[in-house]
Formats: sequence, C-alpha cells, structure tokens
Amino acid sequence: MTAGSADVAVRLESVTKRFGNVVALDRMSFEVERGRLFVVFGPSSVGKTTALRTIAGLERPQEGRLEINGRDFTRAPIAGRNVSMVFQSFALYPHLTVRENFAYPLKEAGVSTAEIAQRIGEIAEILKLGHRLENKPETLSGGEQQRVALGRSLIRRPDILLLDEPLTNLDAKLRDDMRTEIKRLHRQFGITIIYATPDELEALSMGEEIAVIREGHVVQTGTPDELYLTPKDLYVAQKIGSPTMNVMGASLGSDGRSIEVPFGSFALPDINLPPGARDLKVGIRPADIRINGGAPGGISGRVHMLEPLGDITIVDIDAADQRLKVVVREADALALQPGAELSFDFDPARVHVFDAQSEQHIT
Ligand SMILES: Nc1ncnc2c1ncn2[C@@H]1O[C@H](COP(=O)(O)OP(=O)(O)OP(=O)(O)O)[C@@H](O)[C@H]1O
Repeated sequence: MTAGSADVAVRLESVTKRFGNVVALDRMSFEVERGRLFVVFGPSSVGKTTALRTIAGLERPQEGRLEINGRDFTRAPIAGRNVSMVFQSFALYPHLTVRENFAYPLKEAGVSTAEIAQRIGEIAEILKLGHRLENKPETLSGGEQQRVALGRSLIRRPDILLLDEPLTNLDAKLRDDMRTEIKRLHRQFGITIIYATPDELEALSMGEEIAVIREGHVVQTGTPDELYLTPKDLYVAQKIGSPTMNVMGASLGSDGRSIEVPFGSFALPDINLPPGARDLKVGIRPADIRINGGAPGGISGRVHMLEPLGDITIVDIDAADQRLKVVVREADALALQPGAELSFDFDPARVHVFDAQSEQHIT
C-alpha cells in the first residue's frame, strides 16, 4: 500500500545500519501513513530497536534515506523531528515525582509554567494518575510506571510516538489492559504510533498495519488479515497465526496435477507452479483441518495429545509420519482420547504451497 507523500509520516528507504560487523538494518524499507498504529514485528535481534532509534535520531544509518513528514532526516540531529520514544525499560527519573517526570520535558522545551500545569492535569486524568502525581516512581506498580512513561512522551504532543516493546516488563493481565489503553490513546490523540514487539498476539491485536522483520529487513507489510491469509513466504506464514501453521515436505505428483504429502495426495489448488518446481513445502493452518470422526473418504490419523485451552482444544494428530496440530471446538474434543483412531480432511483451496528451496509462496 503506497500513500501519497503528504500522508506519509515516516519513510525508510533501503536504510542500512552496521555496528562493526553486525548489520542491524539491512536495506530496511517501510512507510507509515500519518495517524496509523504501525507494528514492527519480529523475533529478538532482527533490528526493531535499531529501526526505532534511527527514526528518533539516536542512530545514524550508513546508507539509505529516512524521511519524516516528507523531509529528509537521514543525517539530521534529533531536534526538529517531534518524535518521542518510550523504551522497554520505562527509563523514568527515579529521584523525581510523577508530576516532575511529566514536567521535565516541557520545562526543557521552554513551555510556560501555567501551560505545564494544565497539560499535567489533562494527561494525569487521561492516564488515571491524578492520585499519584506526588509519588516517586519506585512506589508505583509496573503498570503505573508504564503509564507515566507513556504520559511523559504524550505530554510533549509529539507527531510520532515510538514504542519499543513497551509492555514486555508487565504481567499478562496488565499487558492486556495496557494494549487497550494504548489503542484508546491512539484513537483519542490521532498520533502516528510505531510499535515494536516480538509478540505475535500483541502485533495482531494492535497493528492496523504490520511489518514483519527478518534479519534487518522487511519481509512483508500488511494488515493482520493479509499476513494471515496471503503470507509472502514460509517465514511470515510461520510467524503469523497461532498455533503455528503445519508445514511438511511435499512433491508434485507425476501427473503434474496433484501434490503428494506424507499422508496421501490431494488435487493441486488453483495455482501456477513455476516450471521445474517439484520440491515443495505445504502449509496447512491448524484451524483449516476438520476432524470428521469415521466419515468415509477422510485421511486416517491417531490422536497423540490434547491441549485444552478453554473454548478450543489443540489436538496433535499423527498421520503417517507427520504430526499435525488441529484446532477443535472444546465440545467436539470431548469425544477424543489419546491413541484414538480418527479421520480428518482439509480444503485444498486453503492450503499454502511454497517452493522448498526459496521458501516463497507459490500463487
Ligand atoms: N550499539 C550497538 N552496538 C553493537 N551492536 C548492536 C548495537 N545495537 C544493536 N546491536 C546489534 O544489532 C542487532 C539488532 O539489534 P536490535 O536491538 O535492533 O534488535 P531487536 O529486534 O530490537 O531485538 P530485541 O527484541 O532483542 O530488542 C543485534 O544483533 C544487536 O546485537
């Protein structure tokens, strides 16, 4: 998706950042539309923090171009960006009260005392911190500290807010609450947010648009649905969707029209295989497999293990030498026991086919 340049808040064009021999950003490109909640998603050490620090002006790339609001900031100083970053560690001033933590960046920016008081009143109300203003950070809960960190960034009214794994240090319940809180703040302020996380659930539940990062570059950008339904390659297919997609070696049948997998063969979905592509990988999402008891025509399998998760149960099935994960409604799982024989099937139209060497999706 390409927005008109007036609508683009941040654009990275082939940005490379090296630390000695380590290539943290390897020709990274993406653009963030103004007002979006954009997620930078990928496992540890793929360059998420470095990308955010580059946008904030804390790192200078060796190559490529960084634009903020249409202006070139590749080698510009930090000032003038109107970008604010919240770090994973919160980084509050421990010797200052919450009120003083809020006031500090505004004093630095020369904002008048009256306006500082007014903005602190507003932000404390929005973040429900009014009763904590005279406390020091160490006396606050983790969630409150994180709200102070967010507030200290928002109070400067930045155009762009960078959040680097802001919820990692919180427990599961607080993470849930803060996700909702950040989405609400995003709606309320309409600011552009770039949010880095290694957590798939967080990426999918927060991101209006998600960039999936691998080794310093963007593999694919899209909405959660686009990434789930049309992953560009095996990496994205296995990073998006939980439980992880079942992936197995496969080959093109000698008739050229069927795909052979360990537990049988099925008609080729409606795709054009590149000439010579015989070694394939097939991906079937756990939610796309149907267990159908003893119905005729199904594929035979045996229950290996059940993992009840409340509304749904994850069932591990062995079929030939292949172990498959299947998502089953809890009510349907009641009839299943480890060791039980069953049959299952899937819709070939929902199967993902990849080239075994390049691991690119074949469409
Ligand atoms: N200042 C630095 N000096 C040397 N190497 C660095 C520096 N900053 C980052 N790196 C390296 O660059 C790579 C990318 O790091 P980065 O912190 O950007 O990844 P990340 O995706 O944010 O990971 P995490 O989720 O663990 O924070 C890593 O290999 C890291 O060790």
